[in-house]
Amino acid sequence: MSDAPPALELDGVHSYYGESHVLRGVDLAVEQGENVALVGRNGVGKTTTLRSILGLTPPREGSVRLHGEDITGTETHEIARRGVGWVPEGRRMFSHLSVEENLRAATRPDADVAARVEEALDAFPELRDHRTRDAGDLSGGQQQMVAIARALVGDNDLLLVDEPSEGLAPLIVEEVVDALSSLAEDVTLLLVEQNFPMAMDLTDRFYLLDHGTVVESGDSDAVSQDDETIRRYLSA
Ligand SMILES: Nc1ncnc2c1ncn2[C@@H]1O[C@H](COP(=O)(O)OP(=O)(O)OP(=O)(O)O)[C@@H](O)[C@H]1O
Repeated sequence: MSDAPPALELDGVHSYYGESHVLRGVDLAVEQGENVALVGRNGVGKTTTLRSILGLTPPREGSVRLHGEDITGTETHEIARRGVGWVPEGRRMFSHLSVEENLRAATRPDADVAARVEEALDAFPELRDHRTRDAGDLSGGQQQMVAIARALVGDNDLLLVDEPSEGLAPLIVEEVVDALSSLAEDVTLLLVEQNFPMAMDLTDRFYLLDHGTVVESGDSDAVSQDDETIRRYLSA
């Protein structure tokens, strides 16, 4: 085991929207190379946790550290520059640009753009056949792959992925899971996901959030949806 600090560490994070106190002391850590799920029912603060890491909803209390360095209060573009990629909920992308143009637009200024795009297309062979099509014309699953490939092409080593299965048919979810699991071997992943079995399948460890705090955590392969605590916090 190395003594390297965690890739990501949240310590007592409190975040608000105006007066609304949403995160109430979130503590979590993701080691370098680890894949971690953040689960919990609707509205408990999963997306807000990702927004707090990215500086989009800066924490009012507590700290966020990236590879041991305090990034609390740092501008979002600077956090992105340090290798944190975001795959937002709803797969935001340029729907009137082609798949390839979407990927090119996500590369870093100093990158070998053509090489990065080819690498991303290698990771998602299905997209290769559609590289010149408008992203908005693709299926939901393919659009999710474009969204993930955009984070990958930016040469990020920590990916924050928000609800990749949302709104996708079960068969398509399987395709996205396959794509994410091969990707997960090479990057550090923090995955927000409502689909509990999928989240456990893709990750090493999980954190369960309720009302803005972590109420349970553990190994993903040692927990089932029937676990009493999981049921209590996941059922509506
Ligand atoms: N921009 C905003 N302004 C005010 N309140 C917000 C805003 N975004 C989210 N909230 C509220 O903050 C709380 C946490 O939302 P968040 O999106 O983090 O939850 P979540 O666990 O990701 O759930 P979901 O899966 O529904 O997105 C909810 O009560 C939500 O209504």
